[in-house]
Amino acid sequence: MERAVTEQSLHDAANAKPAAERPVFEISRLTKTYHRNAFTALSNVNLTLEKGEFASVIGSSGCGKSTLLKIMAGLMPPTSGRVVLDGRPVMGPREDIGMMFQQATLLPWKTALENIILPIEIREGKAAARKYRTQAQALLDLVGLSRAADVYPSELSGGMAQRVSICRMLISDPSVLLLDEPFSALDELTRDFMNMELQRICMERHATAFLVTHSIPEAVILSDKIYVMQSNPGHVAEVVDIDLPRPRKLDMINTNKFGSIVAHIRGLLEQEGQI
Ligand SMILES: Nc1ncnc2c1ncn2[C@@H]1O[C@H](COP(=O)(O)OP(=O)(O)OP(=O)(O)O)[C@@H](O)[C@H]1O
Repeated sequence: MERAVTEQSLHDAANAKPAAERPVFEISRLTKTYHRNAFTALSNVNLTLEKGEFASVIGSSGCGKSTLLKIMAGLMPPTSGRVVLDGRPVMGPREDIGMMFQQATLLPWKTALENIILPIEIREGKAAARKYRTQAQALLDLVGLSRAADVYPSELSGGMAQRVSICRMLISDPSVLLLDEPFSALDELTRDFMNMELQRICMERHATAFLVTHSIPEAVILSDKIYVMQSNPGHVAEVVDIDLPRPRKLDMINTNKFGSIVAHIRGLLEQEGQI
C-alpha cells in the first residue's frame, strides 16, 4: 500500500484542539493522484464532520466519491493532505471507523447474531466476541429485528439483511459511520423506509455519518449538509446546508423548500452536464 499520510499530518494532529472543540472528522487540502495513469481523482478537498452530524456527498459517476470514501476509511492513502479522525491521522483501517456497503455481505453459515459479533471475533477471538452477545441483541432490538438473532441470512429480506449489517457496523461503537450507497440495491419503498430508520438510529445514538449517494432527494432528506462534487479533477463545488427540521419525514419531499434545495443541487450538477 502506498504511504502518503505524512509526518506533517502527524505533527498537525499532535497540535490539534482538545477533543470537545474539534470536529470528529477533518480533511484538509486532500489530493489523490492515481500513479498508474497519473490521473488526478481529487483536488484540494476540505471536509469536516462535527459530532452527531450527518453529511452526504453527491456527484456524477467518476467525480471521486469512492476515492474519497476509501481514503476516509483508511483503505487507500491520499497523495497529499490531512485526514484526521478523533485527533489521530487515518493511516489505515481502524476499528473506530464503521462501514456499510450496498450489499450486506453477511456470512451465510452464521446466524444474524453471529454475523453482528464477527468483527469482534476477527479482532479479539471467539471468547471476547461471546461477551458481546447481549449488546448484539440490543442492537437487533434497536433496528427492529428483536427475534432475528438465530436466523440465517438466506431467511432475511434485503432490508432485514441491511439492518443486520447496520448492527454489525455499530457493534464496535465507531466514531464515524461511512455509508457507501447502503440501500441502493433495495426497492424504492424499502429504501425510503430504511432511510427513515437510519435517521432514527443515527439520532438515537448521536452518530456522526457520511453517506455516498447518487440520489439527490435521499441526500437532502438525510443530511445536515451535502458536499456537491464536480469532476476533472474531482473537487467540492459547494457545501449545501440543509436546514430542514428533524426528525425529517418522507412527506417533506413534497414541500416547496425541499424542491428548491433539490433544484439547486441539480443545477450544480448540470453545470457540467452531469445528470
Ligand atoms: N485504481 C485506480 N486507478 C486509476 N484510476 C482510478 C482508479 N480508481 C478510480 N480511478 C479513476 O478516478 C476517478 C474517480 O473514481 P471514483 O470511483 O472515485 O468515482 P465515483 O465518483 O465513486 O464514481 P461512481 O459514482 O461511478 O462510483 C475516475 O475517473 C476513475 O476512473
